[in-house]
Amino acid sequence: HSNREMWFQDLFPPNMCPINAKTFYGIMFDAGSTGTRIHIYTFVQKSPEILPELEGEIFESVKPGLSAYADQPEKGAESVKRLLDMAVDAVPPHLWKKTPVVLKATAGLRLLSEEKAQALLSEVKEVFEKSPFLVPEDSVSIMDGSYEGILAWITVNFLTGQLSGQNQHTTGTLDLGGASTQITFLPRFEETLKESPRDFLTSFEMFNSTYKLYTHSYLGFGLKAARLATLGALNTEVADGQMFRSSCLPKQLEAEWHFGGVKYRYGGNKEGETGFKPCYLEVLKVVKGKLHQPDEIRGSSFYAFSYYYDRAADTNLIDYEQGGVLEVRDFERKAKEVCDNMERFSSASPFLCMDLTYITALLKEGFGFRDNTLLQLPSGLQSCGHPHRSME
Ligand SMILES: Nc1nc2c(ncn2[C@@H]2O[C@H](COP(=O)(O)OP(=O)(O)O)[C@@H](O)[C@H]2O)c(=O)[nH]1
Ligand SMILES: [Ca+2]
Repeated sequence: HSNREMWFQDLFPPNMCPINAKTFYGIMFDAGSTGTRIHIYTFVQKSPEILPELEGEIFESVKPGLSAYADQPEKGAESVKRLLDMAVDAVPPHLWKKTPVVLKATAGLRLLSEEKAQALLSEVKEVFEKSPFLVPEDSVSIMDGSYEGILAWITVNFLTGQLSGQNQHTTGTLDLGGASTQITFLPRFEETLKESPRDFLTSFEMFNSTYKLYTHSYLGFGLKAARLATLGALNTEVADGQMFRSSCLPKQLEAEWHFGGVKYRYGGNKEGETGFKPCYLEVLKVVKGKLHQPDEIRGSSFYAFSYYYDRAADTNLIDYEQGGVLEVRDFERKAKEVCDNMERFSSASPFLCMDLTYITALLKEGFGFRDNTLLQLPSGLQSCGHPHRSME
């Protein structure tokens, strides 16, 4: 063995090709309410005393999310298995047993009943057990909402280099998912810490600094869940054939929609009003007085991604690839344009007016942002699907 190393070393000076560099892998699933994503990370540790570096990532996603299989848990697990089979091809066999596989589910499963969520999670765990990978004890679980907000905040502030060095200036994050929405920021004023609900404040250690963050995940306030809430269909027993109507939808629309394993029939207001004004009143019922409004953020610039990004890109408020910066009022202006000219937007999703109006109400009446508050929509955080229109 050693003479092989010697031979190898003659070809490359030791520092150029560290023989003892260790390559290892990690498999992470993000089980979101609208889709399941796999990230297969490759790490290289050049020598035992330095931190491993991320060298590569394979990413793939499937729709719908696990919660769509609420009544067929084994089929839900099957969608995870199809993704996991990719990892079998990507990771060298001799490393399989040392490659941990983890799945964290978010609000899609939080909205399901305990037993349906558990049934899905245990089917997924079985798929993991049958795979050649290392399955840690708590490898399949529902992620706590606070953790979800903090992870996004760390990710964005780390990627934008705001966590290194002394400049402790950080930027708040807004994540609009399908079933929940998160708001996270580092309070600057003592007043905020005093007037915020206890469970909105979480402190943690990182890079030998202590961060006391304000974070909350509002369950049922994700974009898709908010559609149901606006229609009056969230958390209600849906009578068979029941029609849900809204002035946010095209007048002539009659359609049906499946979310969380339930079928909903919905349509426009044939007789009643249609357009931004009546629509805004409807979505206000969903957000008015329901969210905590920390005073210090009214004018602060935040990062916004997931559906904030998707809808801004879909309506050319920002460039799909480059991302961009916009003001809260830009969403309102676009919502008015779409809602008051629905026939012009017939090729888009029938929910476009409702989605943009909800985003406007969520930002202004929900969180209390001003019209001229700046939102940064960073590229790279856009919808993690392929560069397709995410207009479903
Ligand atoms: N860029 C990016 N977009 C994502 C990612 N995860 C989810 N999204 C987008 O966020 C939106 C819905 O979020 P999802 O995670 O399914 O809902 P949640 O379970 O309520 O967080 C969809 O437009 C997704 O494409 C991600 O890792 N990166
Ligand atoms: Ca998510």
